[in-house]
Formats: sequence, structure tokens, C-alpha cells
Amino acid sequence: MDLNDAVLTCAVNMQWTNAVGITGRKLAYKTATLRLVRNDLRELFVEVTPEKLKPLKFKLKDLMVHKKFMSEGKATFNFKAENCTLYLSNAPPGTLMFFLRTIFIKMNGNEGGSQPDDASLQKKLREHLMSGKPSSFEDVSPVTTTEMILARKKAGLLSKGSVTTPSPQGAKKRRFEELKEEKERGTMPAAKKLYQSTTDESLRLSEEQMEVLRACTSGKSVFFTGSAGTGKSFLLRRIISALPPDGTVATASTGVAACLIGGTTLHAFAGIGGGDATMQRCLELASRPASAQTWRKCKRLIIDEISMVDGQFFEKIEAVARHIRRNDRPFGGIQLILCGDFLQLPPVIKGDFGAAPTAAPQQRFCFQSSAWETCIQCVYELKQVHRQSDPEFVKILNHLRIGHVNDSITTRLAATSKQKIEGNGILATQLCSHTNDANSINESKLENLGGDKILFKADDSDASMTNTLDQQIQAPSQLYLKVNAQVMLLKNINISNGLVNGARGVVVRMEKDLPVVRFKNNQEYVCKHEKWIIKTASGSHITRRQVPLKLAWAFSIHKSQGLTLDCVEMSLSKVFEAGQAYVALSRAKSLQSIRILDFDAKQVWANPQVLQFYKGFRRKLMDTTMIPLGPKNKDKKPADKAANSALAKLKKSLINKPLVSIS
Ligand SMILES: Nc1ncnc2c1ncn2[C@@H]1O[C@H](COP(=O)(O)OP(=O)(O)OP(=O)(O)O)[C@@H](O)[C@H]1O
Ligand SMILES: [Mg+2]
Repeated sequence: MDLNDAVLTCAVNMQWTNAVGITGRKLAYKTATLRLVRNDLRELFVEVTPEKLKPLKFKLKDLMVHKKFMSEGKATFNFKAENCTLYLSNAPPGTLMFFLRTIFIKMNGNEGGSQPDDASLQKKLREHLMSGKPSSFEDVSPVTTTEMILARKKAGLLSKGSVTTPSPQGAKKRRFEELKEEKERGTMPAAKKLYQSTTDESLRLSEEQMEVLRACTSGKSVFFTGSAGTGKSFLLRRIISALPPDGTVATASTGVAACLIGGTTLHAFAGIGGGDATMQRCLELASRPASAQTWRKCKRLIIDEISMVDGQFFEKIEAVARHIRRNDRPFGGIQLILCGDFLQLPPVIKGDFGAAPTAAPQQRFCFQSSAWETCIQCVYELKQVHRQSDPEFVKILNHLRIGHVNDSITTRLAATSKQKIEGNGILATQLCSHTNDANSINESKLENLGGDKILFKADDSDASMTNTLDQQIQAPSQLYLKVNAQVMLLKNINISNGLVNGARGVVVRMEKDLPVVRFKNNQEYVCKHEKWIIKTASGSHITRRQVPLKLAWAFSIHKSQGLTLDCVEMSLSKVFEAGQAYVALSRAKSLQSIRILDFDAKQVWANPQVLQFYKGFRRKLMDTTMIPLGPKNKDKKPADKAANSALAKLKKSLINKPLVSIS
């Protein structure tokens, strides 16, 4: 387990009722620490310590825990014997889940239950009284594997929507009610929910990821980077779940990336439109009541895919934050958690992703804005690649990332053009440089299939928000499918069976009006309607229900940033951005699941300003040799000979000495 799972800090309201159910004493604390402890008799207690006050203890007996809103950081503990209810709120959802899991395991992970039985309790009590020692409490020991296995076995004994001490009487009835409720809600039983394998919660953070998590939970403003697949977004999800929900705003530069971390787009949050207006106008826009309130409530701003946030936009929102919050500290005192890889896609300059770039403005990247240096306290680089396990492929990708291609890389990548990556009726997804190309491929392939088109219409909680949902959620509002359509899965359904976000499949038949998909690993899955939730800028939730599929004959490279994809084919002749070829190639898990039709070293280049930034990143305080860049060379490969040789030197230095963490 990653953090201390027997401790939780959150807001706590306590309420006692008398014997006839009338509410008596009430206490409310904005911050209190809950700790799982044992006394000398090995009985379990939850100790609640409000800030600067004495602790209160509640015996874990006849406990009901309601945790339907666990993912929002809320839970209710009902201590029946003590007639007291604790309402927990603003708990970091991940920490709350581990805390509840630890309670569950400690209460159930022992033969006969870990609470001592009455006879042994009486005996221990006698011994304790005879000894004359005062009562003492100690923290529970870390959860053992045996306790975990035993507790899992007992998961079926849980009562309706709760974690409770198992009692043989009524267990059957409770199980019946639980099943009935599951059926009605289409959800998993309470205890199983604590162990569900549809999310990546079971994966452990690496040591380098833990270090970043610790910096973020300690309140520091952090930028962390790393090559594609080093688990930046994965870590970001953990960071979000380790922070209190109140005041934590998760955003990303693109809708797809925002959806991967369960957040909203940075533009939707900021409330200044595209940020193209004058500074004065942006301040006016952000001062509108709804927008101003979200800025004032924000304590921690998280931004994924920071490489695609425009430098001028970043500078403007920094000024907006100071102005609205009437706070002169950088970003108005908001903690920033930024992550991304500047050697992947840069900010889109104008119009559609497919449009050709116009002349680059002065501050294209965030790191070029004056706000960057003042706002970031710690920087980290993740080095362990998780998406690919083949060291040869990882090495090739590391070279491509900095725009370095040698003959052996060219030969190896060109050789993929002939390999067969299809299987089980699943064709390769074509990654296109331009969005329009990808859309027309999907439309024409679907038209060309025989059979009837079936429309799957999304059910949105707020019909007026359909456009917002379209921008932020990959699941389309209208999805047309036919048997034999090539599709991609848009949710983690079952990680251990390979039914993960990005898995490629083909529709094999329709069953009760729902598509049945066969995946590359031969697994068949009858799609159910899944739910996506996005948080609007004002903090409310809007949802979309839709089958978790999207047509997958083709995607644009821009829409694929952040994804892990099975089985991809690409033609890179039309790439127009630094880092675009690297993004396309790094979506694949292995060299065996990729086909590059026309590989040419010219299609791969890194932005020299970014390379320079990364050099400075590594040697933050040391003086660096600037590469002379003419206005023409801002985003393209430097044509100038001197610049080229300086660039070659820079790449060499970056590849030979991996970047290090600086904090
Ligand atoms: N500690 C870990 N243990 C196991 N798997 C991990 C770990 N960290 C990340 N992964 C897996 O690695 C894959 C890539 O992770 P992720 O998408 O977060 O990378 P990324 O750095 O955000 O990549 P990109 O730059 O392309 O957005 C995912 O399948 C993720 O589940
Ligand atoms: Mg990512």
C-alpha cells in the first residue's frame, strides 16, 4: 500500500442520538484526523482527533459504513452501540478508500474475526485489571496478505451498502437485499467495490512516482515531466485521489486528456474563452460571478498535457488568478500541479488541429512565460517507461523524442512497414496527421460495410451541455455502428482480462440491441451503457451514458495524445509539428504492434527551444549555451549550419545523460 492506510484527514461532523432517536449533541470540525487503533485487549477503535483538541474514540462494533459517495470523498460511520454517527466529507477519495479497506480487512481478516470474542475478552479484561496498568492504545499493524485474503473471502457477508461486523443472523437476508440493490443500481457489492479491478488502483506507484506524490500532497507547486508512457497521467490520477476534493480542480489542455484524469478542460475552468482578448477584457470575463467563484474556491490547480497550453494563455490565467483572488503571490496563492512532456505536441496555434500552423508567437510554450519560473517550486522527471516493456523500442523512442534518428533506427522502423499486425478480424487503426482525414476514413469505411447502421444515442444528464460533453468525452453523442465495425474501447472494464481503455476490437454481432465486441486477445464483451462524469467549472457534475465504443479505423495523432493503443498503422508524410511523429509512435505498446508505411528521418524533429528548456531543466542553475534561433527557426528544424551543429551537441548531451530530478 502506498500511504499510511490507517490514517485519514478530513472534515467530520458528529451527531449523537438518544435512546428514542432524538438528536442530541452535535460537533463539527473542518479538519480532524481519523486513526485506526487497538487497545490492550486488541479491540479496534477509530480515534478522531480534531485539530488542536483531544481525541475521541469509537469502538468498531456494530458499525455501519455508508460509502456510496466514497469517490466524492464522503462516507458515514454509524456506531450503533454509541448512538453516534460520523459524517466524513472532503476526504481525499483514494485515502478514504484505503482507510475503509483497512477497517474492513482488520475487522474481517482473521479466522473468527479480528475482534476478540466475549470469552477471550473477559479473560483479557480480568488480566488487564489485575495488572493495574492504565489503558493504552496503539496504531494497528500494517495489513498482511493473509488478512487481506481472509477479508476478501468474507466479502460476501457484507450488509447493504456497508461494511459491518458479520453476524450469522440476518446475513442471508442482508445478502439478498444487497443483491437486489446491486441489480437495481447495476453496481457491485460494497466490499467488492473496495477491491474492484476495473481501475488501475491495484497497481503500485514506483518510487519516483511516490516522490512526486509526496511533494504534491505536501502543498508544493510541482511540474513533472517524462517521456511518453512514464505514467504521468496515471500518477496524476493518484495525486488527485490523494488530495481533498474541496478546492482541487483537475484540468487538461485537451478534452481527451481531461477525460483520462476525470477532469475538465483548462479553458472551461479559466472562464476567459480562448484567452485571445486583451488582458483587461480577460479580467472582466473572469470576474463574472460564476467564474470568479470558481477561481476563489480553487486551492490546487492540476493541469495535464501542459505542453499544449499556450504560453500567453498561461500568463493570462496567472494574472487572472492574482486579480480575482486579491492575492499577489504567484497564481494568487494556488498550488499548481503541472505535468506533460514538452517534446510531445505543442500548443495548437489557430483553428482546427488539421489547419496548418501560422507564424509562431513569441511565447508559444508555458515555460517561456515569465509566470513559469515564479510559480514552480519543484520539478521532477519520471524515467521509468511503463507503456512499453521492450528495451529496444524504448531506446528508439527516446531517440525520436529528441529528434534524433540514425540509420539503424530508420532501418528498424522502416522494416515494420511489411509486418502483419492484424489478427482476429481486427484491422490496424490508421493514425492521421489531420483530423479531417481521420473522420472521413471512419465514415467511408462504415458506409462501405454491408448491413444496417444502428444508432446508439448518448443519454446526457443535461441536454444543453451536449457540446461540452462532446468536447471532453471520447464517447460520441451519436454513435453509428454495424456488425464488423472496427472499434476502440473507451473505458477500463476489466483490467485483468485486457478490457482496457484503448483496447481494439471488432463488433461481431448485436445482442438485445447492444453491440458484442471481440477484442484482439479473443475476449468477447457485451457492451453495457457506461457512465462518464465531468465536473463543470462551477463544480457541478454532468454525466453521459453511452456504450463505451468509438469507431477506430482511424484517429488523428492529436486526438491520440495521452492514449495507449493496440495495433496502429501510420503514414507520417504529412506530419506538420515537432513531436508529432514521436507522439504517434509512442502510442504503441511494442514494435510488433505497429506498422509505419513510409518512415523517413525527416518526419521526426524536436523543437529546439524545448530541447534548450530541457537542458536548462537538467542543469537548472548552470549557464547554458543558447542555440541561435532566427525567426524562421522557431518551430522548424534549424537550417543554419552552426545551429545544426549546436543542436546535435545538445541532443547528444540529452541522450547520454538522462535528465535528473531537481527539487
Ligand atoms: N507504477 C506503474 N505500474 C504499472 N503500470 C503503470 C505504472 N505507471 C503507469 N503505468 C501504466 O503505463 C501506461 C502509460 O501510463 P500513462 O498513460 O499515465 O503515461 P503518460 O506518461 O501519461 O504518457 P503520455 O505522455 O503518452 O500521456 C498505462 O497503461 C499505465 O497504467
Ligand atoms: Mg498522459
